[in-house]
Amino acid sequence: METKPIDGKAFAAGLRARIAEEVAGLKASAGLTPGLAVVLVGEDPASQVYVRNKAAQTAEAGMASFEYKLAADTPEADVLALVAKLNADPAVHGILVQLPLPAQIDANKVIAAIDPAKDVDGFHVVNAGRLAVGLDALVPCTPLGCIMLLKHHLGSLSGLKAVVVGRSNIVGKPAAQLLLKEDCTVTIAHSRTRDLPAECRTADILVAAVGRPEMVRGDWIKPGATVIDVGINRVPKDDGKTRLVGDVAYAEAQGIAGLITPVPGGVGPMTIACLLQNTLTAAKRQKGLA
Ligand SMILES: NC(=O)C1=CN([C@@H]2O[C@H](COP(=O)(O)OP(=O)(O)OC[C@H]3O[C@@H](n4cnc5c(N)ncnc54)[C@H](OP(=O)(O)O)[C@@H]3O)[C@@H](O)[C@H]2O)C=CC1
Ligand SMILES: Nc1nc(=O)c2c([nH]1)NC[C@@H]1CN(c3ccc(C(=O)N[C@@H](CCC(=O)O)C(=O)O)cc3)C=[N+]21
Repeated sequence: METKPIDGKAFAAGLRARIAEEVAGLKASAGLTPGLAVVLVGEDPASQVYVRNKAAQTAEAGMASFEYKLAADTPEADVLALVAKLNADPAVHGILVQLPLPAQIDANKVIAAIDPAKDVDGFHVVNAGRLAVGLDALVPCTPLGCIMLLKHHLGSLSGLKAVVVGRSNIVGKPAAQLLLKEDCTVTIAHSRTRDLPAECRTADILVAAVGRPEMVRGDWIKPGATVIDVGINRVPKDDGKTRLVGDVAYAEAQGIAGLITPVPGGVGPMTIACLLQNTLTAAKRQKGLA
């Protein structure tokens, strides 16, 4: 069987272009410029790359971008005070606090402090709860991007068997919620799952969000299945540099999977495009335009 790659990079570029058009329209018709604030605490090099990419793509979409880089030893109270300031700022429609946070800061406290209407990560319990009960919510960007790619390539997901490996609040759990909303039959697997390969082999849609390089082997994949690889793992190369690999052994999946997202160029670019989409949605809702 021929395995086709899912081009998340191209799909994300198209989505960003549609968002830019809508932003231009909102500026002209309502004088509204959506604004996204990104807070980075500490010097984590990978996080700095994401923050830089996000800022550039936010500006390209015609949105206002506000960046806050705080020292790694910033006290929790200072981060909470910044969040309160951003909550009150009418030019800021979306707030993202980059995770993970340094050990002295309780991430749950910081997330709880964000106005749910500005929570473009969709991590606040209000948004997680709204998603769980089927109300309009700001939905976590990475799972939202996964569902967009799946619907674009498969059409209806109704009745398909989905297995999500990973149960984090950021990826696994909301991905499972969204697949359920699309009428999939959903299994959530994790580190205590018995016979993970056998569970994975039942999946028409296999979502890997584990953070273990190439853990999902070729023979864990049902022939013809659609594989969504969320993992972003940096592994050393022979020349001393590093390269990115996903949670799925991409080469082994060739000839078995029907469709698969590559790493890089799959889910990652969709995450940023969906962040811009959520910022646009949040801005419109705050202005009573959606
Ligand atoms: N592409 C993108 O835009 C994004 C990519 N990522 C990437 O996705 C991956 C997952 O991220 P995140 O959800 O935040 O990670 P977490 O570390 O929060 O969660 C990992 C999950 O994987 C499970 N797990 C760990 N080891 C195994 C194992 N051996 N077998 C089965 N399950 C296992 C854990 O199970 P348990 O709960 O039992 O411990 C946990 O539920 C990472 O590589 C991350 O970098 C993350 C966000 C965005
Ligand atoms: N509050 C918060 N929200 C997040 O959404 C969040 C976070 N914290 N912490 C870190 C993770 C990780 N994450 C990624 C986003 C984009 C790419 C991305 O653009 N990847 C590209 C390029 C990667 C590269 O080449 O460096 C790709 O996969 O093709 C990857 C990973 C968001 N996260």
